[in-house]
Amino acid sequence: MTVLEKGNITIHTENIFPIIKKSLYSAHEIFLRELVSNAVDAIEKLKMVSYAGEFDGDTDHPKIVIKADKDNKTLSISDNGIGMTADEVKKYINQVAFSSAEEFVQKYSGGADQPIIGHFGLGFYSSFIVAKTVEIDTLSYKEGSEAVHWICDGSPEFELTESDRQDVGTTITLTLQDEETEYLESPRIRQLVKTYCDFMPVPIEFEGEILNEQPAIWRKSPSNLTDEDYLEFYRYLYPFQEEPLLWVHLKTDYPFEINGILYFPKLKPDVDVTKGNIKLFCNHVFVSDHCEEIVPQFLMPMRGVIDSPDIPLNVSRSALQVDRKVRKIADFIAKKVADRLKELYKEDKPQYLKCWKDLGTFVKFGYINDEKFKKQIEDLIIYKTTADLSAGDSDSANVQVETEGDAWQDVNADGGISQNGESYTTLAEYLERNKERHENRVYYCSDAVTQATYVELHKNQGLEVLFLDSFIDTHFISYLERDHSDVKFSRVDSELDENLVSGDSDSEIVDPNTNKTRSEQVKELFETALNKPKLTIRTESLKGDNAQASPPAMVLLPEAMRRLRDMTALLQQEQSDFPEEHILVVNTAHPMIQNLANIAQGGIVTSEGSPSSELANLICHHVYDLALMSQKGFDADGMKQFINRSNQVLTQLTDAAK
Ligand SMILES: Nc1ncnc2c1ncn2[C@@H]1O[C@H](COP(=O)(O)OP(=O)(O)OP(=O)(O)O)[C@@H](O)[C@H]1O
Repeated sequence: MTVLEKGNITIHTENIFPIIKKSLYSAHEIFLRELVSNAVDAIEKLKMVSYAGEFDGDTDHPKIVIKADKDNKTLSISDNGIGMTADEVKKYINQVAFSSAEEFVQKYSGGADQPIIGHFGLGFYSSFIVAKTVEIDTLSYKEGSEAVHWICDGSPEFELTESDRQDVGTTITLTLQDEETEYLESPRIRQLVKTYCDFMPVPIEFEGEILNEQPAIWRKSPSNLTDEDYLEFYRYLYPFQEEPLLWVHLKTDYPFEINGILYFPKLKPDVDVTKGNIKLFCNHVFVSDHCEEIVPQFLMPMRGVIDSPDIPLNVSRSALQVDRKVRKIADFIAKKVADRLKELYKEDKPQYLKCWKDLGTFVKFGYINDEKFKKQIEDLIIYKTTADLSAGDSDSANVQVETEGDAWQDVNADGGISQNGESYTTLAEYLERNKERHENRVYYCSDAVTQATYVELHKNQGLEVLFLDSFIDTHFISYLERDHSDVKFSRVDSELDENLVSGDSDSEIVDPNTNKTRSEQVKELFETALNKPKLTIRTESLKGDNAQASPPAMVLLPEAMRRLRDMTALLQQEQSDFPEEHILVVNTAHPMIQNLANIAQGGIVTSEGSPSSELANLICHHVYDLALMSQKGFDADGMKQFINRSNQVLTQLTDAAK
């Protein structure tokens, strides 16, 4: 064997490799990704040379072959790519590859506290992370080239000799360090190829089998892809999951290159929205499962792939977050998502509504967090409403039933979308529809169950109520108010405005015996019976055609006070307790309250009072409990008292009827 050259690799540090190894402790496995991507590059380069007419050999059967030899502890990666001449080995391997080593060490010997997103740019010398000796056997495509063999044991010394290789291409052979022999195990190799190289555009063979199968469909043009292609790809990436709601194909070359497909999955309540599920690639090569820095936070629940050579991968995560290009990429992604939502809203309202139920929260989160995104989607935010915005003829209602909810009565004159008896509207449409009745005022409900009575009351008065009942809405409303400073948002249980109470009524007539009005008597009755200094008792006569249908009493939580409490609770991450200070509105128009006043007539209820005043006392408690019940549940003690009292009331009533 003729030694062509012996020499020193030009680096200043005597033995750089232990340092590389240490600084990459957690990511030894990436060496395979680096070597296979070099092989892919070499194959692509040979194709380009062939197109240019400089090579007339076979480029139609590109292939990378991985071989493990347990006896000799060697792992080799062969390609039929461009190959290297002796000069190129000297230039690219000895100088170029190693020249940045020093810089690398300076940058990364800091260690694990600065996690590097992809450990990219390590290239060839990452093989020394796991190998004690690295050999290159290569023959260049160039006519007249001679095959060469290069060997290096991790010290800065190398040896270059002739080789008897016959085929154009390169084989890199690693003799693994004793503690790295896991990379000779078949399952480990298969797993690594699947993880990192699955979408590489060249077949990768191992043990006679091609391990990578999927074409990187995100690099194709959307016009060449069908819905089924997108869905199939999703199923491949996330097997055994529900179908995604919608997807966005990212594709641009300028001012940065980015390809990718992002899917909005159907969200599960237990989804961890802080943890990303998007796979980051760089030119087909898998880099990381974490894209937190690149994708705007409110889009974190999205899944799919982002492939961009423009994301700097060899910097720390914190540096990445402030990188201008990365910020632009994040904006681009947000805009694409907004465009997709806009398109869906315009073109396919049924699908939009279906998605909205899952995505609404995240769109609102985006509204709160990203000014630009807000501007793009503010007109697309819809709210469930008590108004019936369906066209309303019975024929189409029948059609809806028959098609199990996929038939639609589209936008009616008042705007909005309606499906299966549920209507949705935008804020602008709501304000427009109600401007004559209550200009710039929005009635909303934040919990359809506990506020059902109040919603009913509004509905009965023909007042439209919007549902703002997702967990983000408390926060979201304050942003809405900031952006619509002329609009007042009142929760249905916060106050009873003039739309709900009738002004003058019989209750205001003064009783000559007591010199008090009926409503004053009722108020006093409740105050004495309940004896709660922090509770404010108010009497109102609630409007309604049927006095019995409206509630006898309601608990109100003034908007400003309630919000303050909600906010504090949100910040402290706990449920807000039901405040002791609240208002009990007693409906003097209700027949039961009128009866109650009659029962108690003749005296203020006292503990030793007459049987009828005792009953009145019990009923006051009961009315209060019933009003409270629609706002909050009972604790054990409250429940016991409530049941005891119910039994007492019923006993007294049955006694009276005997
Ligand atoms: N399998 C191969 N076939 C032909 N040339 C190769 C092969 N592997 C490496 N080279 C040459 O060696 C050079 C250095 O490789 P190295 O992997 O260190 O850096 P790179 O591929 O240029 O960039 P990166 O650091 O991003 O991988 C390559 O640019 C290429 O010219």
